[in-house]
Amino acid sequence: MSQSWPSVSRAEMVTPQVIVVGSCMTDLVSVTPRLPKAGETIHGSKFFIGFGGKGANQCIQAARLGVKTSMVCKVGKDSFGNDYIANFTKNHVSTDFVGQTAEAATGAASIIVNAEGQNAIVIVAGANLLLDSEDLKRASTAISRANVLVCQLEIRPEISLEALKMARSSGVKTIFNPAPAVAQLDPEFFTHSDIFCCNESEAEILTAAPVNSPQEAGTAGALLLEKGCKVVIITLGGEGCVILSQEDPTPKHISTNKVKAVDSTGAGDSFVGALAYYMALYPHLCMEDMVKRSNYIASVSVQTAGTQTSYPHRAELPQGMF
Ligand SMILES: Nc1ncnc2c1ncn2[C@@H]1O[C@H](COP(=O)(O)OP(=O)(O)OP(=O)(O)O)[C@@H](O)[C@H]1O
Repeated sequence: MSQSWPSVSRAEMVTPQVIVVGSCMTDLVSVTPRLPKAGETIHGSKFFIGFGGKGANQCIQAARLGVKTSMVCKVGKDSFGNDYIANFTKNHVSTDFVGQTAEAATGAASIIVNAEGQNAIVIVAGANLLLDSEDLKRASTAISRANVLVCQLEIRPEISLEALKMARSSGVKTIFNPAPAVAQLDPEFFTHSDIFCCNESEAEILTAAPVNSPQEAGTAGALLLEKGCKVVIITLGGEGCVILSQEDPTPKHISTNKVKAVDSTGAGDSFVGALAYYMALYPHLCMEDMVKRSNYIASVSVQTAGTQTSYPHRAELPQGMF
């Protein structure tokens, strides 16, 4: 297999505090008055290319808040892959474990956003699906020394699970974001995540219970606790989120500030990235406090168009957040 790795000396490698094993996607975004129906062609008002992929989004949000981060991922040996590596560098994310392959194209996501900020997305994972156990082995020392490891489901699920197990065996805190959701999730994901963080539709798919309100999120969250999760967070868009845990199984609705949403694409990733930041650098905070602050940061992200372009930097946030 043709692939290459950046050559870095030991001295150049800085131990990351947050390490994300996950996806990189080039976002091809069309802005339209409404989402098209099946078989329909409509005119959009704007097109732009952006950086996305749940893993990279989460990593970049964490980095912008000021924590040392590293991404374990694979991109294509193509212009989108080269641009993505430059994007990580620009955002101070370590690329020590970003591989490039000629066997597949950099992952791509075609995104349609309507006037209300709702979206519809098609993903072609490409190089993301070639991230393998060897890549994890290469990053194993960094993983074992990190404070927090974050995984999602835009790479092969068995690789995410292997990363969670590697982190857990070294006492590293794990956040698992089961997105995009699959109904038949390997049950080990529930037991190997310190924090299991999903949105409403993912919670519905995983529990087969409806999630249309904070109360229903609490009910679905209880089903996720039964499956072995330690702490469950279900995000609810403008309603904030619901948290519950084995220690405190009474669901708590943590509402967020009311804002005018312009584009909610990637809000969930902003939330997860912020949570990773707080877990890595503010472990003394209680989960409720971390979640309140993560809600706030994600609510800032929905007020600007784009995915990573909407993620706030530390300097743009109230100092009380830190
Ligand atoms: N309209 C909004 N107003 C305020 N905060 C919001 C809004 N939408 C999202 N958020 C914040 O972002 C978090 C995640 O949102 P949401 O539940 O929509 O994630 P998601 O569905 O995974 O998003 P995406 O798939 O677009 O990344 C919420 O918990 C909340 O903190």
